[in-house]
Amino acid sequence: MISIKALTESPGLTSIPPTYTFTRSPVDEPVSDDPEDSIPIVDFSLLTSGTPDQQSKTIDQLGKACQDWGFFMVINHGVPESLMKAMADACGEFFNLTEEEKREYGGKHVLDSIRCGTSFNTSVDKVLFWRDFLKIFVHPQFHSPSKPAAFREISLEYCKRTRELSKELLKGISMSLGLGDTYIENALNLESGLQILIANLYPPCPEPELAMGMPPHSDHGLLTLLIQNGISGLQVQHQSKWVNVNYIPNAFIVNVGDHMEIMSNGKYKSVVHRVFVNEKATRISIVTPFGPSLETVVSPAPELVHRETNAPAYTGMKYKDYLHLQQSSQLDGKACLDHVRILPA
Ligand SMILES: O=C(O)CCC(=O)C(=O)O
Ligand SMILES: [Fe+2]
Repeated sequence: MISIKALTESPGLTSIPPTYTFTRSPVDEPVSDDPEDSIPIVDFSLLTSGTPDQQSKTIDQLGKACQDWGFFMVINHGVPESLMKAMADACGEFFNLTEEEKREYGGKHVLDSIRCGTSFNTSVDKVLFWRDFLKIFVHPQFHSPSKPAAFREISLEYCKRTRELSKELLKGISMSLGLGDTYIENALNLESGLQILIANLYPPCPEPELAMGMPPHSDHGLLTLLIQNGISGLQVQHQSKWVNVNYIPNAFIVNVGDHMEIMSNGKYKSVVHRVFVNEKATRISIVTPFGPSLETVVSPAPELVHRETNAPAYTGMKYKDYLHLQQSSQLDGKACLDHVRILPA
């Protein structure tokens, strides 16, 4: 399957091939034009080094952001800007390798530790997405492609720093649910939790209104951290509208995934998001989902379930089985959660 990068570099491409052409749904939600509609901002430094009062306010803010939006931006997070930039550059360089060099990582199995490809899963995608990707499992075992030369060192440091950040955020989120700060860490075995590093490449598209970078979907893990190269394109579903994510330079965009929804018994819901492409600039995003260990069977925290007032809304499933199901199916909103949802009697 030709990469979207190779396709866009073919001379004289002025329209998109039919295999990439989306028919917009007539019932698609409108895009919000209200400037007040923007995802909340959380100051990380107040969570870890604020006064007790600032810390507890930030925990409340985190809880509110998870409940109302499922998406928030994290500033003052302590991850060096130079490292974020180096990571984005290294991903750009990976995509600039020859098609032959990248083929070495064209893993067939959805749970291969390094896998590069185009669209999402070309064996099931009905229409192809205007996206190439590199997906690497970086925890509990660290993997890296051997090219470009600096990729291993940069990604090792980037993954370590984002892991520390997500661990602190998960402590705050755990407390916002009225659980102990290490509840999520212990219950979901985060010491051997899965961390993935995904680089997404969205080259310029001659007919952006007909193509889709990524279709509406939710993420499978607990929490996903995202940075981008300054080019916008991400939209989040909020109160029946699509909201453009106006990115603050050097902030992390964080979102709640399906396993947070399951663990919190639906209090913090995963949120549907999608990616648009544009005519002029190449967009790169680097996405790091954090999840339970692959062998953990995740079900709602018993502390959050009450037999009469808040019955369990999801059955337990091993994270590995969920991940396999999600990665081998078409991306379709929150359809994967239906496999574990318990419908009210
Ligand atoms: O490129 C983006 O902004 C989002 C990508 C995404 O949603 C994903 O990789 O799951
Ligand atoms: Fe996503």
